[in-house]
Amino acid sequence: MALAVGMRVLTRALHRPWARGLRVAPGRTGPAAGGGDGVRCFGSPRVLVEPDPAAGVAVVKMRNPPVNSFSLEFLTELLISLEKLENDKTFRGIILTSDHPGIFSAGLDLTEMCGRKPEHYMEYWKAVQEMWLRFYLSNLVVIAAINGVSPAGGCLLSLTCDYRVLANNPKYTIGLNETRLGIVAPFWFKDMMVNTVGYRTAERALQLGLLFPPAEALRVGVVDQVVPEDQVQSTARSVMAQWLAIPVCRPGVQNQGLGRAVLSPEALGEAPSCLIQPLAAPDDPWPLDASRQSAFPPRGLPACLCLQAPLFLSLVRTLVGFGVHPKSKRISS
Ligand SMILES: CCCCCCCCCCCCC/C=C/C(=O)SCCNC(=O)CCNC(=O)[C@H](O)C(C)(C)COP(=O)(O)OP(=O)(O)OC[C@H]1O[C@@H](n2cnc3c(N)ncnc32)[C@H](O)[C@@H]1OP(=O)(O)O
Repeated sequence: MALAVGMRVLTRALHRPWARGLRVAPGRTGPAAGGGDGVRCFGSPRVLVEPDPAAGVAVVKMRNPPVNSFSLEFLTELLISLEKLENDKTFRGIILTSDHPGIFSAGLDLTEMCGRKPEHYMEYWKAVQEMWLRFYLSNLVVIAAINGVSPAGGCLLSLTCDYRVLANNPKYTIGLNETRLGIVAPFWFKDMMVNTVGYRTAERALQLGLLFPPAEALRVGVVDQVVPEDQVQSTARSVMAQWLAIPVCRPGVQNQGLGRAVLSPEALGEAPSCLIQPLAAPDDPWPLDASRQSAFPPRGLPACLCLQAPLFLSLVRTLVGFGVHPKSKRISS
């Protein structure tokens, strides 16, 4: 289904590039009421934040209808919400979920990736990378409460989280299905999957563009827990409590020898090499091209330019078909 929809969206976007923008997510525009205990929700048209200051937790709900695809506007709003919460000492953790049960996120907005000017691609790609890095490196504990289908970029976003709780609904599949759309996942998508499920499982999953239903997702380790649909939020909450009981916030980010342990948000501005090195284990069996190892660090470059350097590498790798694995480059539906 993802293949059919992906192709349909791409074809449409190519033929009706002007139509984009007419279908912008309506969302609710004012501050939402409620939020529990009289605390006001805040956010933006496409991102709803339900704070629970007493618990130090905020529930971040994606609401970019119809499918929570990562449009540029949505990514921007998501990042602003994240930054706001990070800068507020009240919060130590966020639960990331969808405001539209059934669809966690359809991933990258396919209409952003065709029929546009090159500058737009640059801007868009930079926003995608920033989303990935900011969530992955956040000083907040991030738990994904996955209440819907989560292909490609949707899966990537959940992989940036510390823990993934998936609703037990056979329709709620998750995985990096890019090859089924005829595209190749960038190496940093692949690295996230390798880090999560291991090399062989990731290799097969990416080559075949597998979307795992819940039981399978749990078995291979793409998610950490599968629970009945009506318990996703409560489970995420109890997992969060477990994490927040640890005095060191987001312990995985601290010095425990994990990939992201070597990174800090501050490092992004000064040591751009971090952008591409942290996910590559020393024994990374995936062949890295020389540029990935040696073209960095371009010290002194502003962070925005550094974010674009991996873009070029990714795109070149994608376009020539070496982004995932040589064998996978011709796999399609
Ligand atoms: C030089 C620079 C070049 C830059 C470009 C480089 C190219 C290389 C890029 C490499 C990128 C690699 C990384 C890619 C990551 C991605 O995330 S790609 C996106 C992958 N996503 C999918 O495969 C999901 C596709 N969608 C679906 O499977 C289904 O829509 C769904 C999510 C399961 C929901 O199904 P359902 O509820 O039945 O709704 P639908 O009717 O199918 O869809 C509703 C409307 O939403 C539109 N839509 C769906 N997905 C997307 C999407 N990803 N982007 C944009 N729009 C999407 C769909 O067309 C429907 O629209 P309408 O018909 O207008 O209502």
